[in-house]
Amino acid sequence: MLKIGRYQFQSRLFLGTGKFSSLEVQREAVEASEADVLTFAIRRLDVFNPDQPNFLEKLDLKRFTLLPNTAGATTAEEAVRIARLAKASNLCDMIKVEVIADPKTLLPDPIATLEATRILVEEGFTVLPYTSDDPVIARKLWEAGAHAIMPGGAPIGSGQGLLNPMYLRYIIEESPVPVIIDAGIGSPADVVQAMELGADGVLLNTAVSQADDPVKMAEAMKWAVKAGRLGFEAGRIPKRTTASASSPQTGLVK
Ligand SMILES: CC(=O)[C@@H](O)[C@H](O)COP(=O)(O)O
Repeated sequence: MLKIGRYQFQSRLFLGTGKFSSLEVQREAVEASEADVLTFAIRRLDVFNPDQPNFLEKLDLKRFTLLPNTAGATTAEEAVRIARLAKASNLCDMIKVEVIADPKTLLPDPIATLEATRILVEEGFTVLPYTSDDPVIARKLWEAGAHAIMPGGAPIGSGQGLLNPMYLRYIIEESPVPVIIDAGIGSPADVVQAMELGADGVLLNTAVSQADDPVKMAEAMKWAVKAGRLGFEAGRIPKRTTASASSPQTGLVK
């Protein structure tokens, strides 16, 4: 069971809802993923007119916890304003803070992210900031009261996997709040790696929505999260530089 603030989730897979070829494919992929948490950009919804056609309309939203995100914000003020809008429309008090600093890398602005996190924690939101893989800024975010930390594996949409597993491990080992690896995941193998590092969950979008078969990939990601988590809990063997026979060497018939 994954706990973030006052929320509890069975699934450790958080799924983004954008970039699907059709709303039907999106619905089937969401089903196949068995994700509990769906994220979406507030700016893409007319939040005060839920009856208007929108890109979540095929989903039975009552079955999921919605994690609105502040995508599109480039300053702390904008992120805070978008988060307040989400709360005012009764979507959810949980917010993924995303303040993008640079259009080429889509890397987050660490200072603005920290500022927005402080304000939103103070206002009673459950705050999940998207951050880089820098352990120092990750620490500042949980010190500021973030309820989970979401370091990127690689730039959003790049499918590069985990570019800096060592830094991600530092973040995971030190953080007193859940760590969800968010962005840059390309394949189930990347998910397994993240979960085996000890991540509490992963958030991904492009790897599923742009796969040749998004529904199959969503299911593969579901199993990858489970396999990686089980492997982490089971504890892997240490790597050796020498061979070690699998059969016991004692009691052999001569
Ligand atoms: C949907 C969302 O929140 C993205 O901003 C997120 O970071 C996912 O990134 P990928 O598309 O690389 O999985």
